[in-house]
Amino acid sequence: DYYSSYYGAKLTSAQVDAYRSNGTLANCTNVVEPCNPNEPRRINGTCNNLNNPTRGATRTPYYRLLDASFVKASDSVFNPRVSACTGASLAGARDLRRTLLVDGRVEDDKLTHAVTHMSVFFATDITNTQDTTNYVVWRPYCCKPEGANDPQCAPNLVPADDYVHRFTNIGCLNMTKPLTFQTSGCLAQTTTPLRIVDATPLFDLSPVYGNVDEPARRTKSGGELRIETIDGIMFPPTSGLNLLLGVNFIGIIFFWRFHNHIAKKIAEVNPCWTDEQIFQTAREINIASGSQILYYELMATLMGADNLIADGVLAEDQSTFRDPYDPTVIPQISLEYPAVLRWMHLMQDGALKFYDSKGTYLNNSFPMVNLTSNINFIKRNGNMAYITQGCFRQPTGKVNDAVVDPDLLNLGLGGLQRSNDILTNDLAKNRYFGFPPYVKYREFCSGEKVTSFEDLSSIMPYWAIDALKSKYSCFEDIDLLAGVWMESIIDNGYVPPTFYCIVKEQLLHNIKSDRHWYERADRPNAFSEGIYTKN
Ligand code: HEM
Repeated sequence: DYYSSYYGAKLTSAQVDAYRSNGTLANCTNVVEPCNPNEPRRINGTCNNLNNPTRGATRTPYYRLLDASFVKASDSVFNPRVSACTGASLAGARDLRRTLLVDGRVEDDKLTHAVTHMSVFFATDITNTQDTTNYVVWRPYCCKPEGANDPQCAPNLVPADDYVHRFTNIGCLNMTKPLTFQTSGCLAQTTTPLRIVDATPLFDLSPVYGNVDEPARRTKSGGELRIETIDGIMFPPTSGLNLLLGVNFIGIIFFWRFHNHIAKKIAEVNPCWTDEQIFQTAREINIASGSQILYYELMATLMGADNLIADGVLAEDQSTFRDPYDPTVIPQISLEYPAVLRWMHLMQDGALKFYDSKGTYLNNSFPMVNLTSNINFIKRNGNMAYITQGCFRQPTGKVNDAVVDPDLLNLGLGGLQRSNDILTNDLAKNRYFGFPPYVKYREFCSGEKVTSFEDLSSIMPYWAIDALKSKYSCFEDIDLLAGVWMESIIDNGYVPPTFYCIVKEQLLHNIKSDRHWYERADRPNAFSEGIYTKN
């Protein structure tokens, strides 16, 4: 059956024909096989919510925590906010970024690269790269004259006195606006732009299993995933598969191999099981392990286990099941969630350092940013083993100091674009998503109204407030991400308070909206109590 990907409703054959004849069938509809309440979690995410079968699939809408804020230049043109007090355009994204964050490498004294490796992996579970492909591949010309005629172009201008680019001839950084239901022809251009989720919006290890069914990932025997072996080391095969192996490679390789490890163990004790039975069970255990690592290890470290227990995200006692499922909560990602996750770019070290098994740094490293296009180097010369050591030995970049790795600020896409400032894009994109000002999110998170710049002194230092004041005419103008960048980190954790608040909302939303959530006893293929408590 065909469903509208935006509205989620089942379509009549006349409606399907109308989509087909205007060429939007693939973009604007989801095809859903009839749901069986007892079947396991589908790879394409459909039928998670039995009343709303498409929700949980790709090409479905984000939801907004707060209503959109755009300036309507005409019926169909939605521009970014302008200053609430002067009516002028806000300072350019690169100008703001270079004022608020500076280039440099400072190491953290507690967190290791495992944190950034796993975080980026779980980020790509719920987002994907279409918006980046748009300016790298489809519209590489936004800084050229032809870009002026393309309404999708939104390049970032570099100030003439830029600390880096005054020494280059680069005055413009290529970028495009987010792809939306409107740009895909699914909704009228007169409606408020809304981005499309291009991944399944639940934590289901989709970087490993795909966002749609891809039988080519499987061996078709013993429930295993295909692998290629190079010098005795197993890797996911990258040729012939629609597998986006990039900066998220550690997570993909880890969970890919873990799937096959689990499958082998299952086959040992269940010699009569079919390939399908073993595959589905191994996938189920792998996803549960991933969710456990994401919630109880990664997020517990970053956000503070006690904080998350108090907010109901983590169970205090995992010795029994819990059932947070609520079918009225729809499987969806908030538009704000991946936007504030980008704050973690502040924590990313640009050098991937190689260590031996004794912990000695081998004086060799690889630029992380080059992994956006090609990860072949990890397959050679035993590099994977050195990087695996680095995963738990190399410190991340320090946060809370406004210092960001120079590669992320100037070479974000490796060789794919001559210069790319990931954090400038982060800020610029947050304007094109139409987020209301930062102080509205402060009110949403704390329940208290912000009435001046000085009110922010309880969550950020004075130098940070001064930096914001130097670029924003009034406190109502501050962009969401600019405010989050400047906040001090919370007690018992490593993240700023507004990051905590928005990420916590999403973590709660996912456990409530996911019928297949692993902590539930009452779901298809639920774990037995014995297996569950062994986690
Ligand atoms: C060196 C490592 C990294 C590189 C090279 C990198 C690169 C990028 C690039 C090029 C973008 C797209 C920017 C744009 O909008 O034009 C992006 C977005 C993003 N990155 Fe990273 N990143 C890295 C590390 C991380 C880490 C550690 C996280 C942790 C959560 C992360 C989370 C995200 C998220 C959530 C987005 C937004 C995705 C979306 O909204 O579709 N990244 N990154």
